[in-house]
Amino acid sequence: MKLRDAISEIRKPLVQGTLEGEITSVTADSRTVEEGGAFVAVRGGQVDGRRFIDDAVRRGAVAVIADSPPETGAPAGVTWIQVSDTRGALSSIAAQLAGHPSADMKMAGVTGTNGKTTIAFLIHHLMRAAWHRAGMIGTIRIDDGVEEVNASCTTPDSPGVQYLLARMAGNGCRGTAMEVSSHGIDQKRVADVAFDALVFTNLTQDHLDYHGTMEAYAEAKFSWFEATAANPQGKKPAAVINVDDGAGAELAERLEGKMTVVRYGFGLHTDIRALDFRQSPRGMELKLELRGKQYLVRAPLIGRFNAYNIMAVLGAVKPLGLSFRAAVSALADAPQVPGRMENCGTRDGVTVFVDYAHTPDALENACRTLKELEPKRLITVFGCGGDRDTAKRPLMAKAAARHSDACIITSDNPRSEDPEEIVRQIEGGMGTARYRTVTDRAEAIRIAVHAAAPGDIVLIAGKGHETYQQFADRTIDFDDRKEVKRSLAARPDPEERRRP
Ligand SMILES: CC(=O)N[C@H]1[C@@H](OP(=O)(O)OP(=O)(O)OC[C@H]2O[C@@H](n3ccc(=O)[nH]c3=O)[C@H](O)[C@@H]2O)O[C@H](CO)[C@@H](O)[C@@H]1O[C@H](C)C(=O)N[C@@H](C)C(=O)N[C@H](CCC(=O)O)C(=O)O
Ligand SMILES: Nc1ncnc2c1ncn2[C@@H]1O[C@H](COP(=O)(O)OP(=O)(O)OP(=O)(O)O)[C@@H](O)[C@H]1O
Ligand SMILES: N[C@H](CCC[C@H](N)C(=O)O)C(=O)O
Ligand SMILES: [Mg+2]
Repeated sequence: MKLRDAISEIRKPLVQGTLEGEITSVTADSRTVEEGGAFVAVRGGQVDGRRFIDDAVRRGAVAVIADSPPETGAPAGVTWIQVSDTRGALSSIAAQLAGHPSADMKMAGVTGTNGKTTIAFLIHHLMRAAWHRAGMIGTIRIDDGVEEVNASCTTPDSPGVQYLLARMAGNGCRGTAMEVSSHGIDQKRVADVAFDALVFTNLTQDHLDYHGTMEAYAEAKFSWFEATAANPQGKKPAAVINVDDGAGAELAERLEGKMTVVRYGFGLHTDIRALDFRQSPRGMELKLELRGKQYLVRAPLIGRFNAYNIMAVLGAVKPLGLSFRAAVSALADAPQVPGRMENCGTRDGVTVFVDYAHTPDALENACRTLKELEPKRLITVFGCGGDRDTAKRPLMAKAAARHSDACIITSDNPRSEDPEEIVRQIEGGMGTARYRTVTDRAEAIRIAVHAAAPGDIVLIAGKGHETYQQFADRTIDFDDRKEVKRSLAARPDPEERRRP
């Protein structure tokens, strides 16, 4: 594509050099520059991307986009484009190169502290049931309509998103369900994706390491909706919002009159309202009211929070052009979302669940949900990730302590931090609760599963679907679900345990 066309949607670029040349790709990572590509120098949180301009040019970049002029003139043969917003320019060029693939697909985006993966999986399931082919981008995996691959982040960078959407459109996907993280919004990874349904699940504590305050975290989430209301990119999008959540209620109010708002929750003043919720170990029954009509939804998911997730999914159905009745019936055979309240087996009257709860609110919800199944005791094994929000550590402890009969504090992904120190910070929130610390996660799981008695439930929280554990110096293969199965299988025979 001509460079002139690639930058045509960028406001007031200052150009040194020709715009008549062609570019074939765009990236903000010098290590992935291709011959004939454009390099956008982003000032990141760690390093200033302008440091890599020479490297990018050596690798064949023919255009450089930066927020400052070249220090000593543009490199020979390279067009230098100065813009005020580099991440915005990256997104815009990527979308132009990809041919704005989201324009011709039904796009669902999901943001919020918890529930994004679950909702994206469920919407993807409904889209596939209706259209056969649909895409998904999220924490666990990416589905381009033909092939599924493991994901390495929740929301890829803008060239990644646009490239994936183009591949999905090329594969015949009529729609895509994607998770939109607060980092993704803040870094404009989805700035040029035209959404039809924008879901807001909830806002509770997480990521304060990145956003600083809850207010800034909320504003990051809100800005995606406000930007869409101001520029709907040729669509008539709807915001689907949990108004039982304080931030959700505020967002719905702010958007009033600016875009279509679908409110959901258990309270009054909702468009989709839950009237009754029942659950068994196998799933839930949810009675809903929508435009004066009542519906009974059955789904193989447990937890009141999943009732919220189901309302979010059903709120997105109309803006996505799906049938409400077909959606209700497809939810009955919704897939198990990997590592989300995943029942990993029962032996000897002991049932073990693996759940990705890694925030105070999620851990509280997970524990409460399992308590509602009325076990003799709930034994919770959890830790907290390193290099992430440290303020949530004692709060996760409080949540686990309040709702469990016994806890084992262990490691999550310590990353560059000392696992023992993370455990100590968690202990700070345990109060007078019964707990022990076992830093080795496999050992912690084994001890919990073996200490449990018939009728007990064990919850292994925090890592869900993850198949690795990250330490400062290495990443090892690690899967909570496999560890649970191994520990269950090795559970001492009840007869043997009874012998003196
Ligand atoms: C905190 C965060 O979001 N960081 C992201 C951000 O990094 P940054 O702004 O600090 O970038 P930087 O490392 O300072 O580098 C600046 C620029 O120099 C470039 N560079 C760097 C080195 C080099 O040799 N050449 C080069 O060109 C980089 O590509 C970048 O464009 O921009 C980078 C490039 O796009 C991302 O890779 C990086 O994600 C890191 C890996 C990360 O861990 N992100 C996590 C926190 C994240 O985004 N998580 C959310 C999910 C959260 C949730 O759902 O709970 C997600 O959506 O995945
Ligand atoms: N609507 C909800 N409200 C509160 N907690 C929830 C909700 N949905 C799921 N959870 C809890 O949060 C955990 C993570 O859920 P899920 O993976 O769907 O969220 P996510 O927003 O994608 O998380 P992440 O940002 O880490 O990718 C679940 O394992 C469950 O414990
Ligand atoms: N998307 C989340 C995942 C956390 C998962 C947990 N296992 C951890 O490592 O903290 C994050 O990057 O903060
Ligand atoms: Mg997710």
